[in-house]
Amino acid sequence: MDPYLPPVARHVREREPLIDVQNLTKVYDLGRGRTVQALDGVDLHVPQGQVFGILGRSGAGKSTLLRCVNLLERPTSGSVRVDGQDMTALRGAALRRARRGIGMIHQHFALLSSRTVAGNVAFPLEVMGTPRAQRARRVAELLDVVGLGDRGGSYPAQLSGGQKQRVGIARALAAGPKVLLSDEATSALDPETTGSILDLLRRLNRELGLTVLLITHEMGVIKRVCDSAAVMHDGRFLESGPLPELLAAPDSRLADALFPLPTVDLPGVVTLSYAERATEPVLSALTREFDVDVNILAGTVETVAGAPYGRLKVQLTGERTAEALEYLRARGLAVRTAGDPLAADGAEPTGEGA
Ligand SMILES: Nc1ncnc2c1ncn2[C@@H]1O[C@H](COP(=O)(O)OP(=O)(O)OP(=O)(O)O)[C@@H](O)[C@H]1O
Repeated sequence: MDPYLPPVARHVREREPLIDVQNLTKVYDLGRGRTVQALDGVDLHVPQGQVFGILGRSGAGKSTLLRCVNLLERPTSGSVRVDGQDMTALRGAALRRARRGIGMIHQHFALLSSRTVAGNVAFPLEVMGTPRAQRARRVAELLDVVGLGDRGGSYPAQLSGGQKQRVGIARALAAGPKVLLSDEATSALDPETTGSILDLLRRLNRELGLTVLLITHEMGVIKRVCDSAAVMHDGRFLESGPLPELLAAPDSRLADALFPLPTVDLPGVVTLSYAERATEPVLSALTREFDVDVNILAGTVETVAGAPYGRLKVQLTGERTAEALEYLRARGLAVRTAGDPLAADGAEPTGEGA
């Protein structure tokens, strides 16, 4: 950043999201007059240093969106800015240069089987014309970062899936990007390996200030690493924002997807969501102060984005139930009663759990 910018301009620049996508559409032409609208007015704002997850079922448009961010796919309309640069305005060499600031990892790793691990990581540096000695130093450094310091001479076929993805990550980081795009990077891995790759991404995010935009159909990925998330369906975001805010909304589809509770067909059933708050004293207060009986039907408590989050389905009975619900709302709990609108069109926006 230019240190001589006046303070106001500097402030404005710092506030601009690192990835700023506005009103993006993508229509694929299938020929014979047939088209598919893969993106339908997507707004995506990812602040620097965040891990942002996009959750959606197959066909929701996740890959198309990711590929529009680095212009592997050219959007039909709308704007894509990455690190202040209008990506859609770039072509040829200028676009290739801008892409160096955006690393990408893939579900099936996309490694070159004829090259060693070190050769794979060195590949983007060769393309950039990095001198040999500098290249060797950088490759060694990157392999250390991903925990493969001793595997530089191995070939991809000799590695486990998790190790291959670590090579993919090292290669994606070779040019020193500010942004890492992750295209279902853990979908082909078992749960334990998935966890270790997600932890690595989190560490890179924290230690290098790397901004990560990932797409997934796995709930566990969102819970484990994301600061913010969006739920995508039919080329649109149904909801997006910081995870704690999304989960705190009484009608959050993300909360329904991440913490599903069984349907219970009883009178007086209420769904309560809370963050960083123990429910026990709150629920016992309902009985004490409002003479309301509380019957816990189902519930879950987990850590999300490093903070405790819980959801309960309870049955409340008593004359003063309405007052009791107000009491809960006043204490910051999200309260959804059976009469509240749920997912408006009944769409199940997300895929299978992790
Ligand atoms: N190159 C293409 N040509 C034509 N249609 C495409 C193309 N790529 C994607 N589509 C269509 O666009 C829609 C969105 O696809 P996309 O791959 O972006 O979804 P996705 O959420 O990433 O799904 P998946 O997880 O299965 O990859 C789908 O209907 C798909 O068939």
